[in-house]
Amino acid sequence: QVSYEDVLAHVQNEIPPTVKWSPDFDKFPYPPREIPENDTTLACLTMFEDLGFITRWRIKKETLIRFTLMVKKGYRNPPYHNWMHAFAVAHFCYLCIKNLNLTEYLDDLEMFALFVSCLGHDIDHRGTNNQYQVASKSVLAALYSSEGSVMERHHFAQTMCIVNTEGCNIFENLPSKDYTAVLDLVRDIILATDLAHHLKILGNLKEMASEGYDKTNIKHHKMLLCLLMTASDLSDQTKPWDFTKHVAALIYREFFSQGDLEKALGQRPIEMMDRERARIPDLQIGFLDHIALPVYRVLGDIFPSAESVTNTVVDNRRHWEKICALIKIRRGGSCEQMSYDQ
Ligand SMILES: COc1ccc(Cl)c(-c2nnc3c(C)nc4ccc(C(=O)NCC(C)C)cc4n23)c1
Ligand SMILES: [Mg+2]
Ligand SMILES: [Zn+2]
Repeated sequence: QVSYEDVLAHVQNEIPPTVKWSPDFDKFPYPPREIPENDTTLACLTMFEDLGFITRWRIKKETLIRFTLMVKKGYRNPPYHNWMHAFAVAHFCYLCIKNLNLTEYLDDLEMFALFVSCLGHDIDHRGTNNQYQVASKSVLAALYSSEGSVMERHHFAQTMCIVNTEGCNIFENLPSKDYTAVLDLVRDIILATDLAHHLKILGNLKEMASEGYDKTNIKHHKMLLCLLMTASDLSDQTKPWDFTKHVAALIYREFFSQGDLEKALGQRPIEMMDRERARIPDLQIGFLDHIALPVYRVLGDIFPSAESVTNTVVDNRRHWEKICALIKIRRGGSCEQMSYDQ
């Protein structure tokens, strides 16, 4: 466990430069999950510094350390939706700001809000989805199910609790109109991480990409923030196969645990959460085709320099196809559940 004192002592000298983590730390192929968990708090400070947020928004270092440690502590330890997921998501957002020349598309406050939202977007996730909250009549469902996006409303509420905690308010030195605006932005961005919301706006995103991004159009700003948030949330798919393969194992461990809980409630889980029925390669190809690839294709349409990212996702899809083909050969018929390490 990293203590506040450890991080403060380390930072008294200086916040580590990006090269301390890797010469490729700020390049799209870099896998943030290779950074040891105990170093991720410091790596977050590197990203805040490298993005110029500390000076631009007059954030006190001690406050930033306390905020980052509180956010990290706010995550539980399900197989996938833990702090390392949030850290990886924030890192992809950092890569977009650094590599896609986002200052030409978004305001400074919007980029700051996006990065902070990535850190807090899944806080206190229990490894179960919105449907399960309602089915299990959880406290969170009681609180939020009438508005929908149950988990996302909770992630936002938890992030606000941290901002309102003594000594942790990284927004404390913002001018008052920026202060109100940044909280509204964080709310909209975290609520946008509900995949149901993304699927609702996907058509509009494609339209925006085809008609061309208009920096003077506030609706385009909102839609671009949602797109970048989802692209960051799914960014494990943009890394080399060995990382993507490992992440799929974490996701299905989490899904199958939820399926087990649903069975214990006497309910029948959907196929993707039922360890008896799920065919992971088929499910992953479906997820890439219907969710992930459209996201990175639209991103590539708006930002030509993001096309390398889309190519990696396509490459990962090829790996799943190969596994499916192998399963068909060995077993005949469709892709059954089996160990795969191509
Ligand atoms: C952006 O918000 C989220 C929330 C939760 C999750 Cl797990 C993910 C997520 N991140 N990586 C993955 C991968 C590799 N495969 C997935 C397969 C299915 C689904 C899923 O929720 N399908 C339900 C259908 C109604 C869309 C999500 C998957 N996923 C993203
Ligand atoms: Mg989420
Ligand atoms: Zn997430």
